[in-house]
Amino acid sequence: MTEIKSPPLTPELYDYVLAHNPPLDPVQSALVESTHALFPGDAIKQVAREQAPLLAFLVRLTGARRVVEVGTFTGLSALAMAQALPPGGSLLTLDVSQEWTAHAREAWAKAGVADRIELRIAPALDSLRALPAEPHIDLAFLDANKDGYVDYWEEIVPRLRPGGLIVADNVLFAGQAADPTVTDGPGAAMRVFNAHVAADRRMESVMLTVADGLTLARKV
Ligand SMILES: C[S@@+](CC[C@H](N)C(=O)[O-])C[C@H]1O[C@@H](n2cnc3c(N)ncnc32)[C@H](O)[C@@H]1O
Repeated sequence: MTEIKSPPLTPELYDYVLAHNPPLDPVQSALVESTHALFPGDAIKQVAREQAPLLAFLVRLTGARRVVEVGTFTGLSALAMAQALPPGGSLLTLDVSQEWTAHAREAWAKAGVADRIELRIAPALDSLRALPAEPHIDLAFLDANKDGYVDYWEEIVPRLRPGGLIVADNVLFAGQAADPTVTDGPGAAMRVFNAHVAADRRMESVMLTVADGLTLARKV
C-alpha cells in the first residue's frame, strides 16, 4: 500500500502554514479582500494565499525575466510575480474579461508594477500563437480554462528557454482529475492534461499537492 506522508490539511494546519509563509503585502491583501467584496461568486478563482508567495519565490529562484501568465482574473498572481521580477523584467498576462482585469490594473498601479505588466484581452490561444516562435519565455503560469491547458502547453513549450519553467494550477481539480467516474468537464480535462505532461519528454515535471494541485515542469 502507498504510504501517505502528508497530514490531512485541517484549518488549523493551514493557518500554521500561512503563518510560516511570507505574508501578503498590503496591496495583495487589499486585492484579496476587494475581489471577495466585488466578485463574491468568482473569488474562488484567485490563487490560494500560499501560492502568491510561492509564485514570487519561483520567479526569484529561476531569475525569470520574461513571464507569461494564462488567466489574469483580478491580478493577484500577476502582481506577486511582477513584484519579484528583476529590473527590466516583464510579465505578459492573458485573459478574456475586461471587467475582472480592470480591477487587476488598479491593483498593479497601486503596487507600482503596472509598467512591467502587459495585459492582452483575447482568447489566450490566439495571444500565445501571436508570440515570437523562438524560445524567449523563462516562466509560464497556466491558470485559465482547463480545456485549454493542452493547447496552451503546446504553444508555450517551444517558446520556453532551455531550463525554463511551466507552473500549472488546479491539476487535481478537487480530486476529479483522479476520479475515473468524472468523464466530462474541467476535471476530466485536467486528467488529459496531466497525462500529456507526464508523457512529454521535452519537459521534466513534478506534481505537487499544493492548494488544488500544482505541477512544476522544467524544459530539459
Ligand atoms: C482561475 S482564473 C485566474 C486567476 C488568477 N491567476 C489570479 O490569481 O487571480 C481564470 C481566468 O481565466 C480566464 N479565461 C477563461 N478562458 C479563457 C480563455 N480562453 N482565454 C483567456 N483567458 C481565459 C478567465 O476570464 C479568468 O479570469
